[in-house]
Amino acid sequence: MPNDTDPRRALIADLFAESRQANENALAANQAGLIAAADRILASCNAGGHVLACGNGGSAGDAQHFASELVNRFERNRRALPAMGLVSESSTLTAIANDAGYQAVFSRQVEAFGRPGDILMAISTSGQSASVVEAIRAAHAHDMTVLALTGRDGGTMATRLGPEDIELRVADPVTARIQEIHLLFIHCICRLIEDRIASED
Ligand SMILES: O=C(CO)[C@@H](O)[C@H](O)[C@H](O)[C@H](O)COP(=O)(O)O
Ligand SMILES: [Zn+2]
Repeated sequence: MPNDTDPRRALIADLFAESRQANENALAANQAGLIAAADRILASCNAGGHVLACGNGGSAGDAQHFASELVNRFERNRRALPAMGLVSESSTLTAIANDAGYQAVFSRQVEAFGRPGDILMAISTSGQSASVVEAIRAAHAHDMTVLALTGRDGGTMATRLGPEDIELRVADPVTARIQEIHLLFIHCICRLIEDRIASED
């Protein structure tokens, strides 16, 4: 067992402190956006729309995580909501990357599945991933709304959003801290959606 003087304890305490700070900073900047995001997703689903979610690396995990919580459940039993991650169909992903280039892996699927009124959840900590930026372009071409989870200064993604889109940004320079808050965003949205469904039933 590490003893009380193990210097790694200080590192761990620093990481926790950084995460708390990022968490605090993100609250005021995103409270209204989180409510708008939950309302928009529910309105889209109630009108027959779907949520498509994408991102790379840790953000691919977030995309799947969010889709599973909408389709199945977060904290309450309620009707299923139609959502899918665009990150896990390996034959589709590898074929698109192989034939058209990696930047097309999500946009091609948006072209295949996206319909007017659907929502693209586009997740990137840098806001710079070309595959996610391309997915936003494809979503707009299909009259979809974009819910962008970004970090730092929002990157290229922030410059590609339209007036109807929603950006939830963690203005922190560290990828891991941004990811930690993105997951909190996702859980807040799920909670807001489930509370609204429960209050309307
Ligand atoms: O999870 C991590 C780092 O915590 C990595 O896998 C990270 O997600 C990858 O480097 C991604 O490719 C970063 O992409 P992005 O967030 O800048 O769009
Ligand atoms: Zn990670």
